Amino acid sequence: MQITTRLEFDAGHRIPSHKSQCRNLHGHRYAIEITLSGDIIKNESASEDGMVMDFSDVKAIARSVVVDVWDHAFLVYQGDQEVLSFLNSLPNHKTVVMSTVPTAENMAAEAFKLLSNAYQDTYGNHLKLERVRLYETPNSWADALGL
Ligand SMILES: Nc1nc2c(c(=O)[nH]1)N=C([C@H](O)[C@H](O)COP(=O)(O)OP(=O)(O)OP(=O)(O)O)CN2
Ligand SMILES: [Zn+2]
Repeated sequence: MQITTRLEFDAGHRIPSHKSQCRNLHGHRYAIEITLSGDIIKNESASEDGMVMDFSDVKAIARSVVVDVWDHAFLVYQGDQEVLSFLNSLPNHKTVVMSTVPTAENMAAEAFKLLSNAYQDTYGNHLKLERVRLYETPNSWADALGL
């Protein structure tokens, strides 16, 4: 069985070497969808009976590990020195330095990496992170898949 839940956040970014307008500082209303697989829990005394994992728990973990970290932050590539030094000059600015250029693909891969150990198989139901889908716009997204 697979379950998916979706969260949204706002963040700024730029793609420094982009051939067109994405090299400018701008932002998106991103959406992230998290897909987990596992067996349905069969335990009548458990709150999670009939579920793979409670959606509220899926979201709480995603918020603490990724969404609240990236929400209303500017995501900057560590090699983008001009923007990085500007952001560092702003007191108390929420800046997230990334080891890769913040494209939808790299953000999906990073979110997958951050979340892959966060979902624990506490019920022995083979819980596994299968996919992180990162929407940069409503029409464009990237999928990071487990092995
Ligand atoms: N494969 C990728 N291509 C592009 C990415 C990306 O992350 N991966 N990112 C961008 C820019 O960040 C840009 O902000 C988004 O580009 P685009 O989809 O063209 O944005 P629009 O707002 O114009 O989207 P519409 O759906 O056409 O309104 C560029 N490419
Ligand atoms: Zn963009």
